[in-house]
Amino acid sequence: MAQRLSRVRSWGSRVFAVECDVTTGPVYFSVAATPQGSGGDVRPLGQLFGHGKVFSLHVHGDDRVRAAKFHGDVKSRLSALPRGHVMEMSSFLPNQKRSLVKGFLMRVPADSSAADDALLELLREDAVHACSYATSGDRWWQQLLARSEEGLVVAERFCVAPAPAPEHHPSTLNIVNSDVFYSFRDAQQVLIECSNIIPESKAVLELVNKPSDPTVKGKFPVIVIEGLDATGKTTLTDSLKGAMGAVLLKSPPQVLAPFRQLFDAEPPLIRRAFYALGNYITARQIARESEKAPVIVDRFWHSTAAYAIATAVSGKVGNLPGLGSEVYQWPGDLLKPSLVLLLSVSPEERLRRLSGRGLEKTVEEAELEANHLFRQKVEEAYMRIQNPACEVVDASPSPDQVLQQVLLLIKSKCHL
Ligand SMILES: Nc1ncnc2c1ncn2[C@@H]1O[C@H](COP(=O)(O)OP(=O)(O)O)[C@@H](O)[C@H]1O
Ligand SMILES: Nc1ccn([C@H]2C[C@H](O)[C@@H](COP(=O)(O)OP(=O)(O)O)O2)c(=O)n1
Repeated sequence: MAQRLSRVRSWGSRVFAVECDVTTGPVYFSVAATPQGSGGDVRPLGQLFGHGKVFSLHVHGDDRVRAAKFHGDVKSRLSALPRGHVMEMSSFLPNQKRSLVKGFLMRVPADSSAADDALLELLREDAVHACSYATSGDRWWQQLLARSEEGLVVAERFCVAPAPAPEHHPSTLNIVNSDVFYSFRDAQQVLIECSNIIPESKAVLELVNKPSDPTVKGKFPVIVIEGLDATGKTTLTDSLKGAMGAVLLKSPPQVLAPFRQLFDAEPPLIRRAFYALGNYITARQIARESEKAPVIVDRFWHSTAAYAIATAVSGKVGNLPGLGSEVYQWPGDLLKPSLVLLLSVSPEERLRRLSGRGLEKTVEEAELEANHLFRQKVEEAYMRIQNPACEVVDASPSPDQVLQQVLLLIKSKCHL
């Protein structure tokens, strides 16, 4: 108990954000450090908390791999509760990097006992912080819960007050080294930490562990083709290969194909580290092949970063880190291509091509289709990545017209 309470002290200066409706943006509230609190206009919180019982849960922990896995586990357990409504909720120190702790806000009917039982069970884990919310007078209180022989008890309570939106959206605070990795070592470290719980990590590490100096490309140009699924990357890269006598590579590389499905099902920390490492394997292949011929690459670091950032940042495009943010910087130890082209088509044309192809989509691509906001965020993140930045290519004309347009662009940019 003493340990739990000592951890709570920092809770008092935190701001919480609840993503109740991604189109209107989160509701922010702070919990005051003093038991008296400052009150304030709590009507929006009344609307948020007002019906039934409300709980919040956050997963802390020094072991980031375990915390990431447990976060997913908590979500599925809460989602399974009858008559419950679960929303994303984050706790953070405004504009302070790495201060984000992800969690959930759960509302259940007042007569539900299943939620109490689930909380009691979850509180067996030291990493879980659970709170309930109660009103007295014109104040709302956040009540830190603990286990006792009688069941759930309130260990401490803090006054809740509305807080202004911070300058940086909370979901941007932990991107570096949790969603996007800026060096081989940082991505490798995640898979090392996973080795005990995901044995396949060892096989992946062995594939990337070979000594190499992959930052230097050969004398021939290296052209990366990027874009959302079904924008025509495969079609274009195939024809570029023929037209330029080029070698065609892709990221993730073929050697990682047997592991991809498994890592796709893991939490973002693990999944993104896997894709990041894939780029270093492809970089090694690029370095070797570009000594002999031009190289065309189907997806590379722009994809890794753009999808990761778009997934990490909830809500609207405006929540993305601003242009020039460190999150858009190319990793210092990763080979830089000569040219990166971003294929762009209208959402309607892309949907036509997707349905025409009729292939099974990755979960993320299915989500793209359903989620217009997500697609916009991926495209915007693609365009904010710097050094090298990508050149946007209108990929709506016929395949041959796109090819001719791209050949001209390559000729002028790569001085061929
Ligand atoms: N320029 C184009 N015009 C019309 N259809 C295209 C064009 N380029 C590709 N397609 C078609 O769109 C679908 C998706 O193309 P594909 O090259 O597989 O995209 P990606 O590799 O980006 O997922 C395919 O059915 C392909 O034949
Ligand atoms: N270099 C890469 C390539 C793909 N990814 C991730 C980003 C998305 O989650 C998926 C998209 O890949 P997918 O295979 O669906 O795309 P294509 O079908 O090749 O167009 O993979 C990545 O992170 N880094």
